[in-house]
Amino acid sequence: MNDVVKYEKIADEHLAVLRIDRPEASNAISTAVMEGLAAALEQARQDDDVRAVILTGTGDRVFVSGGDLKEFHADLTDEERVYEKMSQMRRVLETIHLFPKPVIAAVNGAARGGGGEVASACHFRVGADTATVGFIQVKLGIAPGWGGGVLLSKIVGRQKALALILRGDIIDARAAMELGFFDIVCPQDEILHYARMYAKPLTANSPKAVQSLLRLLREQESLPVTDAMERESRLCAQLWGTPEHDAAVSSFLSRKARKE
Ligand SMILES: CCCC(=O)SCCNC(=O)CCNC(=O)[C@H](O)C(C)(C)COP(=O)(O)OP(=O)(O)OC[C@H]1O[C@@H](n2cnc3c(N)ncnc32)[C@H](O)[C@@H]1OP(=O)(O)O
Repeated sequence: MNDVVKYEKIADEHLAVLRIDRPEASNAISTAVMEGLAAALEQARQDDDVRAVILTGTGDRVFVSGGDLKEFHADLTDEERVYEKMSQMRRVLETIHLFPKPVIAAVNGAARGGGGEVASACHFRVGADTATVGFIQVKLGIAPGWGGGVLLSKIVGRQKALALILRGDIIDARAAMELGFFDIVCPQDEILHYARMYAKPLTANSPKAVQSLLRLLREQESLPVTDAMERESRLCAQLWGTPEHDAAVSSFLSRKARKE
């Protein structure tokens, strides 16, 4: 972490809230933000008490405005340097996509360009009713550079991703919800509250079950269907002996006795 990425732990909710904090630059992703996000994610990964992460931006107008056009245009002059810089943020998105604990984007306002890519890397998206989303890279004559176009396609399907990425339209929260990009939409001034409520069942369930299911659901995308089904049986068998499963079954079986 650093000055531009804030880390707050909400201990009694088993949550870490990561906030991109550059309101003067519409929360644009600079090199410092990339470094801050990488460090904050590592801290959340290592803290066994943290069971889910919320990623948001400071303010009520912008989630993330994309790559920092001022920094990048001053610094990046040839293809290899651009590729290296894109790859630095692509690795952050890979970390989020592969993160062992659920990551929820609280999209508090506009997501533009790489901002849409950041949201696409998260496992869930809670959108403010005032939020807008635009994969506008094409309007600037470039492509999504952080791997987020690939991830968008997994969320909304190839055809809808194709339209968003090639047309570069800016859509409102309602359209983002209809596309399946937002999981829920809520009043802007309550976005963090709703993201925390969304996280509640994720953090209340057995961390071992949640984390292994997250991994299984991700890995099964690249497996033949019968192999993926077999992995599900194996995972269930592995979780069968856990104290959480014992406790849940004992509670169910003793419910009548408790009522009497
Ligand atoms: C490299 C990977 C691919 C990419 O992400 S390319 C970047 C694509 N993104 C964009 O083109 C977004 C451009 N920004 C916007 O559309 C709007 O600023 C946005 C996010 C809707 C917010 O609108 P408003 O709330 O009206 O704010 P505003 O336009 O007056 O901006 C406030 C200050 O933020 C700055 N800003 C906005 N987006 C930025 C960016 N991407 N990089 C660097 N600085 C950025 C903007 O220049 C302004 O600062 P200043 O007042 O000029 O000092």
